[in-house]
Amino acid sequence: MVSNVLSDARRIVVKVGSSLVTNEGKGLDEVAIGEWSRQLAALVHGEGGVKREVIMVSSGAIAEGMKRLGWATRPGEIHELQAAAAVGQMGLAQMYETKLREQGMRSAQVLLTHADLADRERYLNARTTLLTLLRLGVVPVINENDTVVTDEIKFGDNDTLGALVANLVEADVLVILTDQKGLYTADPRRDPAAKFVDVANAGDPALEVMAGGAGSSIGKGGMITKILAAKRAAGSGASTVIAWGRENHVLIRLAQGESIGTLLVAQTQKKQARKQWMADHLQMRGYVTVDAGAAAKLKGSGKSLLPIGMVAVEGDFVRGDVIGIRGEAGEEIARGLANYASAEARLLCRKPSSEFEHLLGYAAEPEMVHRDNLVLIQH
Ligand SMILES: Nc1ncnc2c1ncn2[C@@H]1O[C@H](COP(=O)(O)OP(=O)(O)O)[C@@H](O)[C@H]1O
Ligand SMILES: N[C@@H](CCC(=O)OP(=O)(O)O)C(=O)O
Repeated sequence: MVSNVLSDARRIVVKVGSSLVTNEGKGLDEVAIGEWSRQLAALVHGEGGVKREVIMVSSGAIAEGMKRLGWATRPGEIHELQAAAAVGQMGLAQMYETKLREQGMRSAQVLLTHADLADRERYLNARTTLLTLLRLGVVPVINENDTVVTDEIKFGDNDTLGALVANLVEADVLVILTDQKGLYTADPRRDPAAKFVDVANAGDPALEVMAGGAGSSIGKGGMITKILAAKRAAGSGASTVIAWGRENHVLIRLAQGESIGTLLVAQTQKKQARKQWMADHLQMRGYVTVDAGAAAKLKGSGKSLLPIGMVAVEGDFVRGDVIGIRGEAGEEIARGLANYASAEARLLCRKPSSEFEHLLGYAAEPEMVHRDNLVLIQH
């Protein structure tokens, strides 16, 4: 089967997992990294007639750091993991730099945290820097900045990071290279009868049932984070391919339109960039709960959220923060920019706008979240 999703793609994000990068924890796989670098260079140089822009999102810092520190088992202590990541990232960056340079390519290390992408200004700076690097023909090599993050502010896994980077730069395709040929109907390590899935719609809930956790102690997310990453990337219109990283010429063949791995096609309409940024927040500073009437208005007719429909406010946020909007059953319906800080919002719950001036001491907007600053969340 020939697919034009990849052959038409001009901007591609490639994510490789720890088990591949470090050869199941044995140490940086120089041959594999050399091979991906060769293929990335060919794509950038326009082999096959089309020049592409490529970004590499590479895991492996912790696994490589553990090897360099002589640790056989993954430590439970977060600071030890962070120390391992700091040690391993040196090797990772050095290896990509060497291998890409051998191909006549310049590379750049970019380490991101969730907080970088949650802050609008830092998000825009990251975007501009990455787009500048692409324009200069440089291959950015991205990882999470593990040294400075704790569990609460982590992307958690590099599949999610790959999807967020795809959204950040509005990539056409996210390619996730892993240690399996793609998605199977069940974890093939556990179920020998599992069948291969060659194409599906990104965001199809049936896929989440098929996907299990990590198959080895090296990888972190397993297939479920890849499926969720595909759903997330689809928000900016990017389709995802999950393929085996050791498949011969995998990136080149995909770019030539060959059907390798599992293709998860983006069905969702591309969101306006600012709305995509809000949808991509992994942690919110706060939530408001709305009654059924307000929930129906938000979902059905794209109306603004008015305080009269709010029943509760959680968390601590200021005006301009991204907050989640939940229905009474606790499900997230939408996200948006708060017009009021949490303390003010608590005063305004269930109140008509005619009372705002009296309650707050000043006249302000009638909406808690204006519809222009609101994005519905698809489940
Ligand atoms: N439905 C599935 N199809 C394919 N692999 C699956 C599935 N469910 C779970 N897995 C497991 O997910 C693993 C890949 O995830 P992970 O170990 O995190 O790799 P990576 O380091 O590439 O991110 C596979 O080795 C496999 O055992
Ligand atoms: N930032 C971590 C990545 C952890 C991770 O998500 O790993 P993986 O599931 O193998 O992509 C590292 O470099 O070790």
